[in-house]
Amino acid sequence: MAPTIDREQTEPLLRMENINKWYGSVHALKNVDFSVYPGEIVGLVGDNGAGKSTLVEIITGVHSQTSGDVFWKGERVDISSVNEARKLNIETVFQDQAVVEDRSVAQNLFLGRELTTGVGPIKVLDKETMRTEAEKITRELGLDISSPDQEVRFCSGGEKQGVAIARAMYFDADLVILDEPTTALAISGVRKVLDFVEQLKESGTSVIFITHNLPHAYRICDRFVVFSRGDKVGDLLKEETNTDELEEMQAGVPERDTETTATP
Ligand SMILES: Nc1ncnc2c1ncn2[C@@H]1O[C@H](COP(=O)(O)OP(=O)(O)OP(=O)(O)O)[C@@H](O)[C@H]1O
Repeated sequence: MAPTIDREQTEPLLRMENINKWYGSVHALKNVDFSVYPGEIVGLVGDNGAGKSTLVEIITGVHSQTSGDVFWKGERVDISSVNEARKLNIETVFQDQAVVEDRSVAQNLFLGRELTTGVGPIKVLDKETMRTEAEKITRELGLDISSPDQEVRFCSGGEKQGVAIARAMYFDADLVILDEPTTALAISGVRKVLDFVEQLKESGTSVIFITHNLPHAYRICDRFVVFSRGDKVGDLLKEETNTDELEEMQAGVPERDTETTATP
């Protein structure tokens, strides 16, 4: 079991302060504070249009915030491009673009970061090492793949997400953002993906898990950050909440009405 995170004493891996994002006249994020601590899985939940993707697009350098500050390991950063986010060791696994279907598992794992061998300026792809490494990491993760040469299109939906998660693990990402990884999956695929995410956490990686599926999120997340129409309306540890409360919050019901709960 992973150790409990002391959020009072620990510097967050990612800290975002007072973030505002305007798209023309749309105020997509309103004075949002958001943090991710080392080794935790944060569920980012909220209804359609709540601002989840916008927040993640700021973290991954797709868009810039209109105002507010982003800190990475305590240092103020300007994540102005997708490359900049990669340099910080932030990886995103999109539900529909996680893998390239007609490439092998090994090719997918090293896509854009192929290993090479050779002396001096003449370099060739080191296919053998990539195969061996692919075999090792998929075995470690428990991916049911017959060979690293298997084309990814023959993998199940859950295994495809697994390949993308294995890639993030191999390259030692500090933060992995999973965008709706369980939507479109059958029950066994969901179970596998949730297991893979837990292994990612076990390996010390922090995870942001974006989903509309609260029961899936509740199974693995340590903390939930709830958005409603651009506002952060909740930031709760798992042990402080349940799926019913999260559901109400994301629908716009105010967080913990103390007067109501005090009434007999
Ligand atoms: N590129 C854009 N240009 C203009 N408006 C945008 C853009 N991206 C998002 N928005 C608007 O910003 C608001 C927040 O959208 P966002 O996509 O961040 O929400 P979301 O919580 O990810 O929703 P979903 O779950 O449907 O993906 C919405 O009103 C949306 O229409």
